[in-house]
Amino acid sequence: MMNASKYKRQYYLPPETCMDWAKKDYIDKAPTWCSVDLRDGNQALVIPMSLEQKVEFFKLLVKIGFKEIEVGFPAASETEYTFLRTLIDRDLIPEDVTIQVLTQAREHIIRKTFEAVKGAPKAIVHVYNSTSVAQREQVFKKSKEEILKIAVDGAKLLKELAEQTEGNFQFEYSPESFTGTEPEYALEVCNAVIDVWQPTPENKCIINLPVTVEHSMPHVYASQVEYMCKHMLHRENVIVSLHPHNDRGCGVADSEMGILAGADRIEGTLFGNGERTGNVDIVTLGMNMYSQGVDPKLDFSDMPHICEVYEHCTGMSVGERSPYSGALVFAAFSGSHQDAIAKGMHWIEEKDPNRWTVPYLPIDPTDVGRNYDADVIRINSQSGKGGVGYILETKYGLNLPPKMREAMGYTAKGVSDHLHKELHPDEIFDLFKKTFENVAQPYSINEVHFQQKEVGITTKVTSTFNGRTITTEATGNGRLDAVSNALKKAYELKYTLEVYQEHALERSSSSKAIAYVGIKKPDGTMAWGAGVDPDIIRASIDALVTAINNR
Ligand SMILES: CC(=O)SCCNC(=O)CCNC(=O)[C@H](O)C(C)(C)COP(=O)(O)OP(=O)(O)OC[C@H]1O[C@@H](n2cnc3c(N)ncnc32)[C@H](O)[C@@H]1OP(=O)(O)O
Ligand SMILES: CC(C)C(=O)C(=O)O
Repeated sequence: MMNASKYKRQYYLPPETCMDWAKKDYIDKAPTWCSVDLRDGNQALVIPMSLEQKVEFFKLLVKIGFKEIEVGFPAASETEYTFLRTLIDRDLIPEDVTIQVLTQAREHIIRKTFEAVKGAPKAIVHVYNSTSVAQREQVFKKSKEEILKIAVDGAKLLKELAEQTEGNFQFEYSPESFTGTEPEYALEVCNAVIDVWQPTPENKCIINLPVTVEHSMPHVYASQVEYMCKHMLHRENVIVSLHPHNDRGCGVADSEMGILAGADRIEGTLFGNGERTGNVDIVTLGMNMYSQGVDPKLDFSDMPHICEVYEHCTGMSVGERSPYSGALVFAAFSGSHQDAIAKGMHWIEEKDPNRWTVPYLPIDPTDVGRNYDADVIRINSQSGKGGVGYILETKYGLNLPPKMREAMGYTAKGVSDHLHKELHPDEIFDLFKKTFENVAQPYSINEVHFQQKEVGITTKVTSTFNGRTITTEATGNGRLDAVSNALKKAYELKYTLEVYQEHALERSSSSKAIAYVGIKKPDGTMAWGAGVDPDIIRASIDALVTAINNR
C-alpha cells in the first residue's frame, strides 16, 4: 500500500520571492557549460569508466565544444587520479579548456586533490559540503555554525594550497543539497566562503547551487536562485552556477528557469547521465536554445556519433525518445503528422528555405546528422497517403496523382496492419510495383497499331484474356482513348477513363517515363495502374491495362 502521509515537502521558500524572471520568455545567450560527465556521470555508472574510456569521452567533450570539464574526483580512486595525471602529463588539455576537479571539504582529500592537479595549465578546484537540514541532522550531526565552519575551513585551505602551488586556479564552492537547505542559511554559508576567497573581476569564483535532489517544482528552485543572486556578496565577481539533478523529471526546467533567474553557468551531462535519475541533460538544454534561434556554443551536428561514443564509454543507452537524440524523436508514423510534414517540407522548399517551420518537427533533423529518408516518415498501420506518397516521391521520384496516393496509402497500411510490422521504404516501393506497375494479368496487350484518321486516331489492338487472343479495332480522340475503346469493345468492359498523368523518371538510369491511369468503375470507385517504359505511349497503355486488371 502506498502511504502519502509519510512524506512532506522538503524544500524551503526564500523569505522573498519576486519572480521577476518569470516575465522573461526565452534565454537569449548560452550559459557557460561545464560537463560533469566524467565525475557525476561516472560516479553513477555500474562500472565506472576505465582510463581509456575516460580519455575517449574527454576528447568527445572537447570536440563538442565544452570549455569547462569536471574530469573527476581525483582523491576517489587510482583510476580517477591516473586519469587526471594522464590528461596533464600527456598534454591532452587544449589551451581553451579548463579542467575541474571535485573534493570534499576535508583536509586530506583537499591536499590529495592539489597533488593530483599539479602542473595543469589551469584548473577549477571545486569544494563542497552538505548544508541541508536532513544532512546536518542525520549525517553530520552538526549545528549550522559547525557546518558553516566546514565550508569556511575548506575554502581557506583551497586558498592556502593554491598560493603554495604553482598554477592557475579558480575556486568553486557548492552548498551540496542546496535544495533541502533554508535559502537564508545557504546564503550565509556561500557569503562566508566568498568572503574568504575575495573574488575579483580577474579571478571570479564560482558558487554552484546544486539541485542535489530535486524536491520542488522548477519555479521554486528558480526563486531560490533569484534570492541567492540578489543577496550574494560581490555578485559581480561571482559566477552563479547550477547543477540540477532530475529526480522529479524537471532538470531541464530547473536549469532554464534558473538561468532566467540569474544563473550564468550550468553543470550537466550528455543525455542526462548521473546520480539516480541523472544530471540535467545538456544536449536537451543546448538544443532547446538552438531551436529558438540561439547559438548554444556546443556542436551537436553529429548526434549519431555522440550517441555512439557515449554508449560505448558509459555502457548506458540513449533512450529512443530522448529529446533531439533518440532514434524515434523525428519519426512520424501517424498519417496526419506525415501529411503535415510532407506539406511543410514542400512549403519551406518553395516559400522560405531559410526558416524552419515544418509542423511536428521542432528542428531540422539534418542539423543533428539525421536524415529525412530513414528517420522521419516511417510507415506502419497508422500511416496515410501523405507519408507513403512522400516516400515514393522523395526517395524513388514517383509523383502519384493525389487520388492514387490515397489508394497506395491504403494498400501499404493494409499490408503493415496484416503483417504487424513497419514497412521500410524499399518494401513500399516493391509493394507499389507489385500492385500498380505493369500488371499484365488477367488482361494483357500483345500488339498495338495506330493510324491517324480525320475522325481521330484509329487503333488495332491484339490482346489476351484467359488464354484467348483477339484483335479489335476502335477509334479515340487520342491514342490512349483509342486503345481503351478497343479493350472495352473486345471484352465489354464498363469504366470511364478519369485520370491520366505522366512524368519522366529522373532517378532511373535509363531514360524511362511513368504514366498513371485512373479508371472509374460503374460503382463510382476508382482503379489505378502505372506503366513504366522508355516509350511514353507504351507506358500509358501498360498503366491502363494495369488499372483494368486492378478493377
Ligand atoms: C552529490 C555528490 O555527488 S557529491 C560527490 C560524491 N562523490 C563521491 O563520493 C565519489 C568519490 N568518493 C569517494 O571515493 C570517497 O567517498 C572518498 C575517497 C572521497 C572518501 O572516502 P571515505 O573517507 O572512506 O568515506 P566517506 O566518503 O564515506 O566519508 C564520510 C565522512 O566524510 C564526511 N564528509 C562527507 N562529505 C563531506 C564533505 N563534502 N565535506 C566534509 N566532510 C564530508 C562525512 O560526514 C563522514 O564523516 P565521518 O567519518 O566523521 O562520519
Ligand atoms: C558536488 C555537488 C555539486 C553535486 O554533485 C550535487 O550536489 O549533486
